[in-house]
Amino acid sequence: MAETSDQGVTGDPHWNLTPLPADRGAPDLPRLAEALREFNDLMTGAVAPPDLVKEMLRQVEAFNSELRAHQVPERDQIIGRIDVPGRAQGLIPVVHTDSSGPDHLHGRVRFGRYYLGRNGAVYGGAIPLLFDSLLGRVSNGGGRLPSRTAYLHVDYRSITPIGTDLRFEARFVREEGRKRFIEGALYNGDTLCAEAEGLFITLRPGQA
Ligand SMILES: CCCCCCCCCCCCCCCC(=O)SCCNC(=O)CCNC(=O)[C@H](O)C(C)(C)COP(=O)(O)OP(=O)(O)OC[C@H]1O[C@@H](n2cnc3c(N)ncnc32)[C@H](O)[C@@H]1OP(=O)(O)O
Repeated sequence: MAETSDQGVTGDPHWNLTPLPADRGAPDLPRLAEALREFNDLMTGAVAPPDLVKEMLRQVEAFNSELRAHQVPERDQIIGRIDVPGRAQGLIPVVHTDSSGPDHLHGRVRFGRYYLGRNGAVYGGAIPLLFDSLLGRVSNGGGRLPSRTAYLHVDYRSITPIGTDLRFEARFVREEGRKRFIEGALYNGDTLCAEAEGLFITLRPGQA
């Protein structure tokens, strides 16, 4: 799997991706997603004056109105695709890959203010979201057939801070028939914040 920090994954035939159209705004979508992520962080942390809130509401409603006219079927959707830098989405924080191979993925991630639960800690529900994405990438990497999460077990070992570069590791542990066991861990420096084990099941031909 050829991969760089947030450039998107390419070169794995099992993703079976159609080429990205050049004329669909794709070059600017990753930057737009970055701006939206920053918007979410700033908005979460702000007490904005009423006039600013009113103006933001006006502009967002205007964008929504335009976007309603450009809705496409899932097969044509660009946002969230694995080959688009940062997936051009704002759900999961951008992951920076330091090392990847058929059986592992190591890198860094930072949760912004948007993910704040309380007292500087990341909301607990955001951590399985990250692990599902990381473990799913390992499961579906290395030329393996597509799989789907059957379970995801997460242990919270210590507070995961927002606004801090965290280190993650994910590794392929073993395979039993269609079952793949993948593990992951998230660290703040030397402190283990959370660890996860996931079971991924290889999809049968035709299984969507
Ligand atoms: C805008 C945002 C963009 C984001 C952009 C991110 C892009 C980044 C992409 C990276 C990649 C992400 C990857 C994420 C992947 C998902 O998140 S997938 C979505 C969440 N998962 C689901 O919806 C799965 C729902 N469940 C199912 O579809 C089916 O239950 C499954 C998992 C396919 C299994 O069903 P099945 O094929 O009929 O298989 P089945 O015979 O039941 O089980 C096979 C074996 O597994 C065992 N098994 C099955 N389930 C379990 C279980 N829960 N516990 C224990 N054993 C089990 C069975 O006992 C059986 O064992 P054996 O008898 O063979 O020993």
